[in-house]
Amino acid sequence: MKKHVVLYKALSAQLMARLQAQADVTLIERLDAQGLAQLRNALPGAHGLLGASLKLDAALLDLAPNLQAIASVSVGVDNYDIDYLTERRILLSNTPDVLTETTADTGFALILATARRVVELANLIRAGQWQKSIGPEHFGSDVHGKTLGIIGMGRIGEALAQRGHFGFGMPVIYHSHSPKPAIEQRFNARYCSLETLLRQADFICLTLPLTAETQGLIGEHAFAQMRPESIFINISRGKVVDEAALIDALRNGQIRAAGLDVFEREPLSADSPLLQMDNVVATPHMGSATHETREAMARCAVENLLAALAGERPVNLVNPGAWKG
Ligand SMILES: NC(=O)C1=CN([C@@H]2O[C@H](COP(=O)(O)OP(=O)(O)OC[C@H]3O[C@@H](n4cnc5c(N)ncnc54)[C@H](O)[C@@H]3O)[C@@H](O)[C@H]2O)C=CC1
Ligand SMILES: O=C(O)C(=O)CO
Repeated sequence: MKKHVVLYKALSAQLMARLQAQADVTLIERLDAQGLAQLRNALPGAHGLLGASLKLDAALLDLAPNLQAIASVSVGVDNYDIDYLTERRILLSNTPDVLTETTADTGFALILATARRVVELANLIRAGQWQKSIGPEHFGSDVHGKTLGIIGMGRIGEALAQRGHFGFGMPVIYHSHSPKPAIEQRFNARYCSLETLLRQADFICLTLPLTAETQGLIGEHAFAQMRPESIFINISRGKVVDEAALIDALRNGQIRAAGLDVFEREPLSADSPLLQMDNVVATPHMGSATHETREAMARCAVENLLAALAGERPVNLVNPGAWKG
């Protein structure tokens, strides 16, 4: 008998066909109130779940007594209670690697856009203010040769370091759980404490996961250590940052600008002060959002899910403790 899979993210026709060849599929197109009600109804019969951007807490998953596997279409797994899943032996998989380069591209897009004031100046000429936009008060700051600071030297951090070092001649400093000699050799990077990085980097980039340890890591104390020329970039998770402290730092001129792809609460409210500031470039959590990468992520998730439902260990298993072998 085919297993029952609940999708809460649409797939390309090709991937849908691949999944439907192996499983009965229920597709929930939108996670609005109606979609959530559909999900609740489908959970009791579900053996597998595939999707992203939904907090799957115990209250919801208790509705799914037959659940064997969840394939998250993301590398970040902060939406899941891993201890709960492991206890229930539900295999959780994610989609690392396939999105690394695209997300690092997004990081660099934010670095360039903030430093060179791309959005602000583009908006001025749209408003017919070309003459106003070309004066020294609208000059930006250089990116090449400036110090790139990376907090969380994992896959995406490394891809950012590569761009900074080879593409822009930037000295790279980083803070992570531990030094990474291979990275230091490849990119001439220097490991340092968080405090040193905050004080010395011109661009302070967050590429950390959201965990109990990183939640609120960058708050008032951290912003106080940055310099008025510092530019802050967040492509990890909004909750790693105390957003009220970030807003204060921008308002008080403690830092020059911020490029933000992620926010404490998503979607970001249209009346957020961040959207009123010329020195903020805000994007809608689109770090991995290219056609190519989203398809690769979905393919990876489908293969992980099919493997798990076939009794095989998924390549990108997040909670090995749930694997019976
Ligand atoms: N904006 C977007 O659309 C995207 C955001 N992300 C976010 O980026 C995160 C990182 O992704 P990857 O680079 O693939 O993960 P990764 O696991 O390869 O890298 C994370 C690095 O952070 C380090 N780290 C973790 N906690 C730390 C701490 N407390 N102090 C110092 N270092 C710490 C780890 O040791 C690791 O080296 C994801 O977890 C996700 O939240 C990922 C993809 C797209
Ligand atoms: O993969 C992730 O963790 C994202 O944030 C979206 O690509």
